[in-house]
Amino acid sequence: MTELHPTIAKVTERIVKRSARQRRHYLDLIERGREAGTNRDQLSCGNLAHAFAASGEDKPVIRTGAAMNIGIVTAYNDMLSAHQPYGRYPEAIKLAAREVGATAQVAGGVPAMCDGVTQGQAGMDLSLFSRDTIALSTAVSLSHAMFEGVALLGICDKIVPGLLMGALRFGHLPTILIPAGPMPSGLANKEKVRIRQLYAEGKVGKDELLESESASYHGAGTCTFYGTANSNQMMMEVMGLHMPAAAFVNPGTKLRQELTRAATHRLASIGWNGDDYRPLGHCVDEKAIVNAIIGLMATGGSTNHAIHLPAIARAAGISIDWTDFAEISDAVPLLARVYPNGSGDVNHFHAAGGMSYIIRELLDSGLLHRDIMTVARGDLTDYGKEPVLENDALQWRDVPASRDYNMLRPVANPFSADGGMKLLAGNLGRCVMKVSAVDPALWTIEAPAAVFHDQDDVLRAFKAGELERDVVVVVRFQGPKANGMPELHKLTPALGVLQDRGFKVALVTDGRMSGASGKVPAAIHLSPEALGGGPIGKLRDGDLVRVCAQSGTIDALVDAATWDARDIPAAPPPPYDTGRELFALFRHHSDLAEQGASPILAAMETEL
Ligand SMILES: O=C(O)[C@H](O)[C@@H](O)[C@H](O)[C@H](O)COP(=O)(O)O
Ligand code: SF4
Repeated sequence: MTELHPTIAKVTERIVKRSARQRRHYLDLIERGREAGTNRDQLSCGNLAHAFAASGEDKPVIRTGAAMNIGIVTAYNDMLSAHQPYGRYPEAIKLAAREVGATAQVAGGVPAMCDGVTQGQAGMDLSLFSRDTIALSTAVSLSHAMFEGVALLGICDKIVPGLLMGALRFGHLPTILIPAGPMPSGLANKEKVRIRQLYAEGKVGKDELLESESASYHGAGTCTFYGTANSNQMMMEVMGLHMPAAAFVNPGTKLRQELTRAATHRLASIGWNGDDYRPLGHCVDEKAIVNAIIGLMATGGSTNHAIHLPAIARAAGISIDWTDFAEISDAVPLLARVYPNGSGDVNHFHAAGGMSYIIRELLDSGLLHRDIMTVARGDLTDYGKEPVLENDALQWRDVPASRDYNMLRPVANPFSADGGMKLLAGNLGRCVMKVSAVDPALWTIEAPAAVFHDQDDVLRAFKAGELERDVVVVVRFQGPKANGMPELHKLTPALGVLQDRGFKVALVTDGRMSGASGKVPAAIHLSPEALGGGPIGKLRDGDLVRVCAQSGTIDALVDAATWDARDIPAAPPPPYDTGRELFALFRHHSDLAEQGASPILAAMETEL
């Protein structure tokens, strides 16, 4: 067995030590939950009758309380192409549960926002906090205390983090995430972006742009770029919370159907009364969280997880920070190039060997914790194999080599020696920059700042030709306390045009970018944010700003006396439409991006 890489061991040990008190608090919660929360004796006859009144043919079994009743928490809606297939999952899960003498009921639904629908719109200001709303909705669903197991139906950006944050508070229950898979490949992502840049330059019209977008996003399933949604799927694999390698099998296929059936059967056999009890709160431990960070680095995953993973970890009593991310990034090689880090999409990635290949390669090199509690039969070894149907029966087989060296490489010959997620720090604060999709010649940008308080003003300046130069575009008052920390992905085509024209361009913001953003160097999640006094608020047009991913620094090159004498300008008024005013509570209580930007966890921990 290969020795664990010393950096992985060191960072894991540091996280265990840092988390000891709150993790002990959390594990005590699980123990209490197991004693009190894993049977329905505590419910009154009235409670029980209400719960199984409409359960139809399952009523006799539910009434006895003798078998596992699975609580389904579903994020189904028709807005997310990724979640549209979930409409029929509850029936399939109920059928599969009956096959093994168990039952299933929909415990509740959670809202799910499609960032693709809200990108560049007012709704995007609700995106990050929809994660905590999902966590609260998951808790409401599971608070019915009728369940001995949980099936979570969610895939996209904030939905998996929110479902996990909520379900972890019921961590005494065995829990499986059941994915639905990516849509088949449509128009290539690079071609989609080419048309977008032509539109940004006024060279094609809206009809051609809509035609191109519709050819890319054309059916049911997750979008095929490697953004936050597909990074979620990757993380669930390296944390062992899916059936092995279930992530990237397309919807509507027999293999997908069999994986959903197998997940339900598996859930019924890891319950509290069996000899293979696998509660969620024991599956999600420090090693599983470190595995998720490793997976992000090995595959060039979404920067959004520099915010979501700290929140998921805190919900399990575990504390991680961006220094952990940066040290792991330095030790873990980049093994996959999936758009925006390459030209192929997640379907090509899966066909090349996908997560099975990645996990086996990392395990064989001592770059993943093998000994974690997964939902499968064994440890993480099971996840280094890929699912196939042989005579209609579900099997898992080895993936000995990459089937496409342009997409997937071994640890012995990676695309780059490190994972490409850099921590930058300096007199502007702390932030992250993903460089796996950025030309190394552009990892250091030193240029005059152009300062904005709104991404639409950036686009107006671009269209007016005011940015045709080397420039550090600064967009501030975009943090969680200011306006909910939207993604500023709408800037990507315009900044890409400036870069293609040969200008040295970088973005600096206390906001976020999409996991699908790529080639322009972007120093994001800058903390502390402008609202409340973060130094990004001191920047003025023309200040020289230096962003350097090589040295891990981000500085305003302004003399100290001038800098210290500056004040922070007044913040724009808080958002007030599209329901954004309802989230003022969340903005007021959110904590730092590096801690997860979570109003609900910040409030919860003050009571510990
Ligand atoms: O973090 C992410 O992965 C993004 O939020 C993604 O989910 C979002 O939908 C993008 O906006 C899609 O990309 P386009 O907007 O380029 O279609
Ligand atoms: S990947 Fe993004 S755009 Fe695609 S369905 Fe999910 S949230 Fe929407």
